[in-house]
Amino acid sequence: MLSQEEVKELLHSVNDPFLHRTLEETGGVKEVNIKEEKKHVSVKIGIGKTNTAEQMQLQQEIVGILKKNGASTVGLRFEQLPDEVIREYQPAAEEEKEKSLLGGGKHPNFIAVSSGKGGVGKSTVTVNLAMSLMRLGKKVGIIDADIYGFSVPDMMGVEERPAVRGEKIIPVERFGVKVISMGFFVEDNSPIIWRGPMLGKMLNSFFKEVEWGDLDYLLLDLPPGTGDIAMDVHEMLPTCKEIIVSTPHPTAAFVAARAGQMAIKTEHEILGVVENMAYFESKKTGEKEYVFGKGGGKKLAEVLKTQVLGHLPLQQPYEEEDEFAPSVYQQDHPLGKEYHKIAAKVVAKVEE
Ligand SMILES: Nc1ncnc2c1ncn2[C@@H]1O[C@H](COP(=O)(O)OP(=O)(O)OP(=O)(O)O)[C@@H](O)[C@H]1O
Repeated sequence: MLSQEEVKELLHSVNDPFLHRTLEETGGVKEVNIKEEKKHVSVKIGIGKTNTAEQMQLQQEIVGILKKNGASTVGLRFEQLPDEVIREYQPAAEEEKEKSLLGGGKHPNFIAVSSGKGGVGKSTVTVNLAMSLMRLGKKVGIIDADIYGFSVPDMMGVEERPAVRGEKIIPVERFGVKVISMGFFVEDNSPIIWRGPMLGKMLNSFFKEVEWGDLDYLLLDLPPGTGDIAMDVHEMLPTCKEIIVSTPHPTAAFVAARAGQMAIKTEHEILGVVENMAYFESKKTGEKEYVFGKGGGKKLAEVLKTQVLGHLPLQQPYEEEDEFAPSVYQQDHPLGKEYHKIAAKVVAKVEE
């Protein structure tokens, strides 16, 4: 029959599924008790996160090992490891998880742009923030994952489809920013209900099968709201940071707060709030009119314990034609300047 020491020895090489360290390293083998006559082994195991599917798998693995080595019955209890142990190993574990998603290589800063509801300018902000980051010398990619409307290609004037080289998809490049949109791969008329369950899988292949090259920033235009999709992203990209877009109306801010609470719950850092359609500036008098109310962004930032990154004015419909797509603001355009400030704040926060 197994001795206490032998049981410990056997379990020491088992991996904690969250911390990606052996139970020996984490000190996860907490207690071992043996009842010789009944060949019963009971163990208490500490892991990074309890009550998950991974715990179930680990349970089977441990029972299997102990039975193979002579135990007739196994009693198994799990507990969460102390916070300081989790804190020590978790950041590295998260990075490893994301690295494996992107197949090694340098790993970009992920920023999810989200909003409580549709139509507040989330895609507009994503595209222009990407452009401003690029102008700051960063290598930038966008994943357009808003299944309710893939607006990024249109906003950037992308007409071509991505090329495929060998096993890899090559993102479309526009104004120096790499773009992949769910819309490239979905039939125009396929119902949203069908797109929903596909999203997780699609996102996964966007990371694994797209040749992003070396990126500094990968922005994700997420569907509005706090649904499963946002949850998927949070699970898949634990280091992903978040920007919340809202309008200045206090009710809109309230809705957006729920999207933000989700980020807080999953321990994602919120970089800040962008208040869009904040005011209308009269060209004649320069006077500002607060068409959609005032103060929503500030209130939202307070609730989410973060800062307001910028206030973007309401724009009149596009007038002049030039090399840029209608929703992409040039560097010297007043909105281009505002986005530049927002991008600079983002870089400062992310790379501090
Ligand atoms: N500051 C602004 N002034 C005027 N129009 C704007 C402004 N910001 C965005 N819009 C317009 O509002 C519409 C919705 O913007 P956008 O698609 O960026 O929002 P969204 O939140 O991503 O919406 P959806 O979730 O529906 O994709 C677009 O037609 C866009 O051009």
